[in-house]
Amino acid sequence: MEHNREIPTCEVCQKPANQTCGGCKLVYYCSRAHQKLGWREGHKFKCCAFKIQFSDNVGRHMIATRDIQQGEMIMKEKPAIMGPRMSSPAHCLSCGKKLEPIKIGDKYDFYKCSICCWPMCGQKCEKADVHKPECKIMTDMKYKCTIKYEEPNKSEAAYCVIAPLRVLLMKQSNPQQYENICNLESHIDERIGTPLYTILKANLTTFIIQVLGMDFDEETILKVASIFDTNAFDVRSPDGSKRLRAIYVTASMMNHSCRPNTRHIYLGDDYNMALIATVPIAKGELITATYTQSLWGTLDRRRHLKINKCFDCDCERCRDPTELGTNLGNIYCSLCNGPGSEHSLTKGAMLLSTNPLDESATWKCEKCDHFILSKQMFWGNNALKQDLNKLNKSNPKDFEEFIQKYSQTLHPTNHLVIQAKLALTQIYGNQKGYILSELPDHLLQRKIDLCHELLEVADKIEPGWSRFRGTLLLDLQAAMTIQTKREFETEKLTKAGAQDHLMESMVLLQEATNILRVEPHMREALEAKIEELSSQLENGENESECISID
Ligand SMILES: C[S@@+](CC[C@H](N)C(=O)[O-])C[C@H]1O[C@@H](n2cnc3c(N)ncnc32)[C@H](O)[C@@H]1O
Repeated sequence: MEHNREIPTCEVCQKPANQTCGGCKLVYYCSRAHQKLGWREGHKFKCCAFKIQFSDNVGRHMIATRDIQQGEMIMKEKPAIMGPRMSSPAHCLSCGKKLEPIKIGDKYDFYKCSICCWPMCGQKCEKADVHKPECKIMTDMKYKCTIKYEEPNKSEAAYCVIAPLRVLLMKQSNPQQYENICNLESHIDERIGTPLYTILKANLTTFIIQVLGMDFDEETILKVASIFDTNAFDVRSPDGSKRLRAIYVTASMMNHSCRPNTRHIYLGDDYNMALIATVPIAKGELITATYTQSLWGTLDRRRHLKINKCFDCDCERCRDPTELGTNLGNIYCSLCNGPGSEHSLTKGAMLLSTNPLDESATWKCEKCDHFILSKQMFWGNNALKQDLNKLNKSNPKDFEEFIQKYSQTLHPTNHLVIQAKLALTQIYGNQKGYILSELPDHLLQRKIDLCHELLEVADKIEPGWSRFRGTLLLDLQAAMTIQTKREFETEKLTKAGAQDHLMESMVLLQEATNILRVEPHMREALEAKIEELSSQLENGENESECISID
């Protein structure tokens, strides 16, 4: 019998070929010479930009197989599985939307799936494919969800069963994807004795084995939960109303850095992930994401990574007591900056960790012998964090007072001060009572100064085309444009001066557009802003009497 087997052909000369491109492994060549020719002739722009490698200390990781340009989309991937977070206020099991109660009879409750009683958005979501398999097995086993509305934002632990259940159901419905997920890192051995996994052992495994009668052992069930904890991305819709956890099998090969070289965005209702290079990435370099909050200090980031991702980060930023010159974790030495120190040479001296990779290391003054123990640093940090979290997010006075109150203790770029400053940039220009066109001049200037300060920090910890930089640039240019208009109208600026300022705003807006145009729903709004500012610039050039900047 004759077999029809396709023989691969060389990309360059179409003759039979048996060598593949080392990068993407998708394209064949007959010889090394043709591989080089094919690369020069254009494959370098199409070849998959990364490969997965393994090392003993960091496991699998993503490496660039060619130079990647700033802003380039490195890959796009569909989620392998999505589900609610472990414990969260009532969310729709299908679309992830946060649910509000509705009036049913004389009581308030959530809309529920008419079959299994889980809170959902409505009929469309209750019939969605994503919900059908779990709905069926729960109904077959006569299980009905008991969540009911009691108080706003009440966290429901029952959600912890859904994401693992969806993976376990895939063993039958999509065995290949089930295998792919099960091959991801879990850290189950490190997690198994923790309080969370002790609770999961009792709740999740009982639910799967006894309530649903599924044929899985405890270890597999907990391993699946653990794979979620190690690999899941926190997915949000652009307006923040929907929130889910999702596993992207290939993207989860990306290792962490506290100074990452990518950011990711979620596209459409299916939450396909696009991975974007924020800086140029050279062939051979690691492709990294951040698993934590860039604006946290090293103590908080490393602790978060240890507890949630089970590793000790020793990246360049974590190793540096000044966190790449940002001083995000640092506080002032109370002796060098105490009363009477105004003119002393040691004014401004800070306490730095004597070993940032050891959270129990002491913090010592860079100028004198004063030091504090790590636990004092933790206590202080936690107390101030609590203070900060209690502040009213729409009242700038609270944040200004916080910054003022701790100005003798915290460095102006200490992470707590920076978080307060970020909150202020979001209030000034956006919140009711503080919209940009109504901001008094001094607050407009304050907003501009805060944006500059934050941009300096952003450049060091999230360099390049990060979302953080993009949104700050957008805020800054809007404030600068209004300021120019006011200064021109009050004759503080000549027409030529105003034109120069508007040009500066335009440069910022264009960079913000380059960064943010890939974000869902941003492109059109950004292009409209550019058009508006361009016409203001043109008006300035063409009309002798005034510059219109409305
Ligand atoms: C999402 S997975 C990344 C892929 C993983 N390296 C693997 O082999 O499957 C997350 C895990 O990778 C490891 N990891 C990621 N970034 C790391 C880093 N910067 N240093 C050490 N380990 C890291 C940790 O074990 C972490 O829990």
